[in-house]
Amino acid sequence: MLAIGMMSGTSLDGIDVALVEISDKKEASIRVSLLDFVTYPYQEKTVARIRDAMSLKHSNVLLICQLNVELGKLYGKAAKQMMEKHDLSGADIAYIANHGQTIYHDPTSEFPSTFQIGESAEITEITGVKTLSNFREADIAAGGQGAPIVPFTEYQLYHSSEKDRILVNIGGIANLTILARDGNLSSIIAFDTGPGNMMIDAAMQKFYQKKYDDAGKIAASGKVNQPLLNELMDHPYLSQQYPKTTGREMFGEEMTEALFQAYHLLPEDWVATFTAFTAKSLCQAFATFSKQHLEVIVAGGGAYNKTLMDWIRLESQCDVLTQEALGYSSEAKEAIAMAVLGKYTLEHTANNVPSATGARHAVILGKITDVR
Ligand SMILES: Nc1ncnc2c1ncn2[C@@H]1O[C@H](COP(=O)(O)OP(=O)(O)OP(=O)(O)O)[C@@H](O)[C@H]1O
Ligand SMILES: CC(=O)N[C@H]1[C@@H]2OC[C@@H](O2)[C@@H](O)[C@@H]1O[C@H](C)C(=O)O
Repeated sequence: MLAIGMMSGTSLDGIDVALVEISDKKEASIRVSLLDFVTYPYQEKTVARIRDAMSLKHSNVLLICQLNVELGKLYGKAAKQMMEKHDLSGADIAYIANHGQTIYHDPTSEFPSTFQIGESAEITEITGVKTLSNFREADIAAGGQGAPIVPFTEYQLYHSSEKDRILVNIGGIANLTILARDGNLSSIIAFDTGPGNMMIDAAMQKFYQKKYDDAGKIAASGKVNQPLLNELMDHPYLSQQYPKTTGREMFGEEMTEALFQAYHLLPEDWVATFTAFTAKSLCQAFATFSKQHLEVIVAGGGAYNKTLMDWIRLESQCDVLTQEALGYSSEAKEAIAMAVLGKYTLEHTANNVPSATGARHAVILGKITDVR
């Protein structure tokens, strides 16, 4: 069957849309092939509204109320464009699985919560396709952090009985999933390691008015500021035990702005130091894991940052591949994962990983907005 998976992550770059063919019977292992992938960038004004909605200082309930519908319409249009590109109608697509935009992630407070917006009813109205959404709430209700949710799909698609695999995603935030070759779904270790591109992008925006450090060229031209890197590596999040997940609330504008006030560095040195922080915090998270039989596979936009990848190789002393080396796509991975999660939701099959999220038990993630 054909399905569409959509991801709009913490980097706020846009809407990733994957058109996939997915095995339609319950089988021992799910098969999925990517037919097409497009990123529809958010316009500047949309990014500004999402940033405001996320900010405890600037957010307000009217903004969130409207943005939920505004994003729902954008997601609907993005899916529809993909369908039109392939001459597909609503009846040709089994379902759309949409992550939505995380507006706030607060998994450890008195009322653990996480909030993804982008109204599903709008998506279904525009496309005529059943939409699956809200993939995090059931796990939160079961005492988990509601993240990470991708490890379930990584186990289905990447588990190997010959190699230990560490799957890394470097988006706005960086996360990893450890798939031991003798492990199973319930022994998965997965957590966010800290910032991915988020702080690098903030420095690029501030000093170069660019969205990101293309291929890591600026980082390569800068010098890592050791005192700042030491301070960053002392961040309490890094020494927390998993389950742990984080977001823009911790490593976003508030943190980078405070650093820009406190330190005076050359622009390229900011970019180099934040790049080193991402590499070092990521590698520290698996430093004690045995390197024999180990394969580290990186996905997310950060895989295209050559300097970051070089520094991860240097710091970890591991074989570090990208999804492309396995014949997959670094940028499409999370959107494909949404489609895979959606398949299990439709089949009423539990699809969280309690060992990763901290949930008390397995649950079926997601809600369904159906067509007539
Ligand atoms: N050519 C490139 N060179 C360097 N960095 C790049 C390049 N292309 C993309 N990136 C980085 O990747 C980011 C987007 O990554 P991605 O789409 O994986 O993030 P996301 O899905 O929004 O985040 P998350 O996975 O944390 O939710 C950009 O913001 C940019 O920093
Ligand atoms: C709450 C939230 O949106 N978390 C995202 C974010 O982006 C990366 C990292 O932080 C990860 O925990 C998660 O996304 C992926 C898709 C996940 O849940 O597996």
